Amino acid sequence: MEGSDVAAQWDSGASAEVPDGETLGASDTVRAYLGEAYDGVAHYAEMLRGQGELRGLIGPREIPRIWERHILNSAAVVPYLPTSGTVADIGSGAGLPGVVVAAMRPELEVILVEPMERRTTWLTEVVSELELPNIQVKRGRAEEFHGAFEVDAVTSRAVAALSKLVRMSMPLVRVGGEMVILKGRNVAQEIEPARKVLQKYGSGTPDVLEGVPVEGVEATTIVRVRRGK
Ligand SMILES: C[S@@+](CC[C@H](N)C(=O)[O-])C[C@H]1O[C@@H](n2cnc3c(N)ncnc32)[C@H](O)[C@@H]1O
Repeated sequence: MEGSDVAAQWDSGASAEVPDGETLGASDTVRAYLGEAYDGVAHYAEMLRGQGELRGLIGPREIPRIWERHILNSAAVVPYLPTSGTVADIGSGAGLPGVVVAAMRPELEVILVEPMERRTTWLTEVVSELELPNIQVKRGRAEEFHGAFEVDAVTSRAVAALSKLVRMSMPLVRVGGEMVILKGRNVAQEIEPARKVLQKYGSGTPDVLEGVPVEGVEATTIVRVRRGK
């Protein structure tokens, strides 16, 4: 996740009521929201805070807002995922949202797909440090895995415009499964250009939903679309 790439998809600046990253991450609200996943997710946030910039995973501006912009933003996708089966996170980068999903839903198998070696090295370290047996890291572009595996749902965040994402991700989704992606507020503009490729997979108009992980934290736009054929 390059800070500038991610920032381009979200409006800049945290909402006024949101406490700074550390206060938010340690708050009772966030602890209650994450429940048993809290310790693992907090450990991951600390790893990102400590090494994320140095290892080119996160921009310096992101450090104070890791919880709000990245961890909780990623967590917002979880209620829209299946409760069992396999999910692939395409272009996982630093592990967002895939690592957060795997920590919050230990019953899901999560495949992190990422082409860059230094990022897959980081992801492998995170998996071992957090002891998350439900994650597999696969190095490569999503397109390289077409025909190699199929999952119940794919997630992705800050990877590509919708039409390109559908082309790269839908072949990895089983018929009847879903793409559930985190997007910026302007996603409505991406729907029309994606219509033709969506038709190819028997998919209708995507649902655009608002995910609010924790009260007071900015809502996240989530786009959900089913593969029909
Ligand atoms: C801006 S980063 C976002 C990373 C992470 N999802 C996040 O939200 O922080 C985009 C990531 O997508 C990866 N990527 C680019 N093209 C890809 C492809 N065809 N298949 C899988 N991943 C890809 C990049 O290597 C990069 O790590």
